[in-house]
Amino acid sequence: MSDTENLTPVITIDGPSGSGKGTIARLVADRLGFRLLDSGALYRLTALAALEREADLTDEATLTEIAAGLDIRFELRDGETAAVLGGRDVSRDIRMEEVSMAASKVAAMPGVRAALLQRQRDFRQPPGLVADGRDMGTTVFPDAPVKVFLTASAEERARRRYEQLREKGVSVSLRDLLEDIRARDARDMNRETSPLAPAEDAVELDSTGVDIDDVLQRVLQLVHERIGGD
Ligand SMILES: Nc1ncnc2c1ncn2[C@@H]1O[C@H](COP(=O)(O)OP(=O)(O)O)[C@@H](O)[C@H]1O
Ligand SMILES: Nc1ccn([C@H]2C[C@H](O)[C@@H](COP(=O)(O)OP(=O)(O)O)O2)c(=O)n1
Repeated sequence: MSDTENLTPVITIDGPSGSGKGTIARLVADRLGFRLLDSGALYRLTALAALEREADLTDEATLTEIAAGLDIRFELRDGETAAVLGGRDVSRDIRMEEVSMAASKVAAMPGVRAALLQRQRDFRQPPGLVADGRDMGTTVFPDAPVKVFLTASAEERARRRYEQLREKGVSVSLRDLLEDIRARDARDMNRETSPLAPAEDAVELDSTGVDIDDVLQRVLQLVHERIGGD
């Protein structure tokens, strides 16, 4: 790790699906003028590339090769970060439920995780980074000065996902979503490599019944205490 990297602050936000990581990470990054790493998008892009190639989702060697060779860029388009795979904007495709399920399978493979590690660390550039995912505070940026572990009950997370998909015009059943969330939680928490778990020095925030602005204020307060500034 270079000296610049050591001096560049990272705020990690880990937690289960629907806990609000992506929303809070974006707001914190905007407020501080920091870069943003949506690490889940990398697993989703690997899953999408694998599905499009009709690869065997249990074949770790092939999936590792796909992860290592991904041609991806994140671009700012109309104020939103677009995920670009092989020149194609796949921002919508990677949010599909089929890709979500495949991503959590692909993410359980140590080879895939190793292939994506350096790509994630490369996002650490001045003035700072906000990184959201499952293992940002434990494996990818263990020296981050601010680590948040965001949770919410499975029922509330399924409801949030339901509303989010409904707004996008996608029709799904709340029951199916709750089942999917539970299946994904179990897979993310029980895998051997970098399971979803709070880092020892993470601050746990339960966002059940807490609105987005209140969660944001708590995280900003933590940033203020740990690294100064806003
Ligand atoms: N504290 C909160 N209260 C209510 N809704 C929230 C809260 N945090 C996030 N949401 C909403 O829940 C949905 C999922 O949030 P998101 O940031 O995508 O979660 P994650 O990245 O953890 O999967 C979004 O529609 C978001 O607006
Ligand atoms: N750092 C990360 C980020 C995501 N993952 C896995 C876990 C999830 O099943 C998928 C997709 O993650 P993503 O954060 O986009 O998913 P949610 O928005 O929380 O539903 O990737 C991971 O294993 N490690």
